[in-house]
Amino acid sequence: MATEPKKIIIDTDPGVDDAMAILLALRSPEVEVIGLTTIYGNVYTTLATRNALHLVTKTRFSLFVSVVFYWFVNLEIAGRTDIPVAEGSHVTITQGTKLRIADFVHGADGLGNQNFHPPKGKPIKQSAADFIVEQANLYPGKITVVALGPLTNIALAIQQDPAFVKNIGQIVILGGAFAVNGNVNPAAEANIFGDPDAADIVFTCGADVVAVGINVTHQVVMTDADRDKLVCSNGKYAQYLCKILEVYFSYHHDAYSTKGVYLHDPTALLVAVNPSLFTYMEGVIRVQTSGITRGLTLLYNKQKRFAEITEWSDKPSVKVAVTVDAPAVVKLFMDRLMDS
Ligand SMILES: O=c1[nH]cnc2c1ncn2[C@@H]1O[C@H](CO)[C@@H](O)[C@H]1O
Repeated sequence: MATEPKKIIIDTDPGVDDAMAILLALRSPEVEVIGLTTIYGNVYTTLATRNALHLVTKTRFSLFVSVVFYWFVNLEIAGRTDIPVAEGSHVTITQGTKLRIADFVHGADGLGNQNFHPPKGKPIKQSAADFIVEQANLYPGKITVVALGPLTNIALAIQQDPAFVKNIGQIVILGGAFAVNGNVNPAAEANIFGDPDAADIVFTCGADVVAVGINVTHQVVMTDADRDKLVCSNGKYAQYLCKILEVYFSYHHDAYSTKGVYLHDPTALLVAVNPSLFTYMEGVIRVQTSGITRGLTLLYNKQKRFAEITEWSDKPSVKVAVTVDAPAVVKLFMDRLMDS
């Protein structure tokens, strides 16, 4: 008997690699995207919502213009108006308004400075946290949240509903830098740095949590040659991605001197699609919430019993990805987008 696709909610701050992950999810029969929730990070939340709607729906044009220009401007990205988009928090869990926005990685519009037309769709009335809580209640144990940005919405869901931790199936987190340098500064990875207090709440909440840090995603590189292959393919999503990739590629060339880009968000998405592409270890993660190492993720691997009670004692364990079959991840990503 065919297994039912896993229901996933993607919490996202699109974002070029978010766009990659969302389109990959839509091409993955193992999962069913039941909603997108938005958050600040790569862009502010308002723009994240607009970009999420742009990715799943159509742009605002008259039928006539759409028909005439369809092939030139590729108006329709996914045409999935059935997927609800719920807008998330505009501030951190501590009501902080000084947000770190990574537009220099993704372009001012978050999607490679393409300045797409406004999307036709509208977000639903529910907030991101309300939507996540509602779905977890509707399908206890069956929903996976794939969190691709700062963790504010997920922390709000935890605070809002005492049953959420029990009801949510799994939370896959793209975030953290486990025993390696961060990408905001030597201590912190961008998503955790975005809301360290929220991250600490989520990592210690007791749900089934899997963290995929940049120690893993930095092994997964889409090369310039891969990009050329996408350009040459007829895949609809491949063609779309090639349009938005330029800024992301040039940022990586400048910042890392790599001949390619890191596939952060698509890699994390694939934990929900095919967890066997990774190996994991278990331990307790705490997040530094102040000082010069704010946003640092520190995993206690339980190999030593400390004499004293520590801030890690009696906290629930989570899974952390430690290795990845990087060639298989890149191949799956390429194949599914070229065949779209
Ligand atoms: O150098 C960077 N600074 C800030 N954000 C980044 C950088 N590189 C990638 N990302 C974004 O943050 C997440 C991974 O940490 C990814 O979602 C990526 O889009």
